[in-house]
Amino acid sequence: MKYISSSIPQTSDIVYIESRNFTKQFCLNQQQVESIHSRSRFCSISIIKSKSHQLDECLQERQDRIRIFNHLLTKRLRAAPNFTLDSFQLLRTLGEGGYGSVFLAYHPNTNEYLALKAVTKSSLVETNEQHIILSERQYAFALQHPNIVQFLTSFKDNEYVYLAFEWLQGGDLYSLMSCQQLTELQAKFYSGQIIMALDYLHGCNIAFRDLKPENIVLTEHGYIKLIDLGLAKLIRGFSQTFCGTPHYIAPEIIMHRPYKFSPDYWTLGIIVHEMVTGSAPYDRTYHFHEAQSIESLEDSRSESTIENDSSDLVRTSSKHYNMYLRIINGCSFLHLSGMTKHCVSLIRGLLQHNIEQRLGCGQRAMLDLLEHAWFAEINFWSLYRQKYLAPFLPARKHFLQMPSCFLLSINLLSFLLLTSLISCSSLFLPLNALSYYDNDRYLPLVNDHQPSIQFLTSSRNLRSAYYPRANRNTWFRVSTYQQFKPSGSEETPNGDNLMRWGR
Ligand SMILES: Nc1ncnc2c1ncn2[C@@H]1O[C@H](COP(=O)(O)OP(=O)(O)OP(=O)(O)O)[C@@H](O)[C@H]1O
Repeated sequence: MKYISSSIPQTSDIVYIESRNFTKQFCLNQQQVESIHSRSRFCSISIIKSKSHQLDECLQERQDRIRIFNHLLTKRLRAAPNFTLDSFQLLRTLGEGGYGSVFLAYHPNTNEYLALKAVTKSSLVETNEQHIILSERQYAFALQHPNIVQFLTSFKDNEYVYLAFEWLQGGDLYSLMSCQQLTELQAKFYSGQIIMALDYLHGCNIAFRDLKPENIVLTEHGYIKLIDLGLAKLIRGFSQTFCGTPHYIAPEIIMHRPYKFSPDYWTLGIIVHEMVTGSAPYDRTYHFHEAQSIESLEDSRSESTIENDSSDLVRTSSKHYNMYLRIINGCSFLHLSGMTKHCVSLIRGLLQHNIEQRLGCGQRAMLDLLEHAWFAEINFWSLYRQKYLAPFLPARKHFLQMPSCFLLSINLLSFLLLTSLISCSSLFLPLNALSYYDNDRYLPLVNDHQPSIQFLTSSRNLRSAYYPRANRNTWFRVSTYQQFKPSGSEETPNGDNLMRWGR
């Protein structure tokens, strides 16, 4: 497969800019404390209807989404007839997976970028796994949730089946965690979204079964979405399929016990541990030391997903059995020092071998998680509606490293623009405009083809334009408040500060 070269940077060019104001949003007041109990109804269908208007809305929305899923699931999904690979320019590889490659593609007719997953038909036929792509396509089409990647279309040719998804620009959680140890509050922000996505999936009777940091990708606004529904399964009764990614597989799968949604919670426990401590609750490199080449140690990303039906189970489990046992036993001797007691309790609760005792798997299902004291500060409805400022904003390193002649020309341009903006703005400058300034949203991700002037939505009512100064170290920001009325300008901290958060 050919793809054209582009100036679009690789995922490794993404830097994460920490928001200074993230923590301030979560100061717990009395009203919030009181609402902790009631708001968790968001995730329970059986619970008595809330009197609160907001909670009614939450419940309603959840039910509507599940209803839409059930409706779309029964619809026969046809391949888009107008699309071929020639309709797109393939710009670069976004990632490689066990079942194919994912490309960043540009669609000139609509001027849109998307993530194009190309799966080789022959590899699926060889392994008798055609159902994987079919179910991924059908589920991706039917699932619609702010924390799950949006499916756009699918088509095929003689060699490949293509699935087109929205392009998530912020890199995956693995990349973020590799360059940044998260605070508990930041981890709650991400875990809360994972929980809401799981709640929705489980409400649709779908077990995700392949949760891992590589399948959790940041949006340009710093929120997250789950990708890769390749192993997702509609559970009617129980499943006994051996599947998942080594290091994240739950004990019940390894022990070949029937399961429903419980493996997703086990994996959540491992991910929360990784977020707050920076490492897995066991030695991730163990099996590489013992069984495989040393080079493997250089990249500790998860191995690709595996799926085996029962006939392969014995072979697979005997090959990996010892490793899995070590992992699971490792989870029994957690080193949880340095965490708050609530965080320890959440991780212990999720990493329970016994499914009945595992958080999220009891009678109260997801409620046990949402009401957990660790999430006391989080208003799940605000998180769902993406009202919080995200803890990290993905940005592009290359923009800070533009040649100075380019920056100089931008600077001249920006000077002219600024002069005109500011001169006409003084008459109607809103008094509260400055309060919107301190939102930390420097360097958002922008149109990759034209990185000249950065003009982006920054918050609900505000748009900000960022102009690099010729000395490369400072930025000038012009903000427009509502309907693009110019509202003022200010100088951001210098470039060193911005770079500090990079890798
Ligand atoms: N919508 C997207 N936006 C941005 N990057 C994406 C997107 N979808 C996938 N990727 C990148 O491509 C990689 C592989 O994608 P995906 O996990 O869907 O493939 P897979 O073949 O199912 O992989 P695996 O074998 O690990 O399950 C991801 O880890 C991610 O980095």
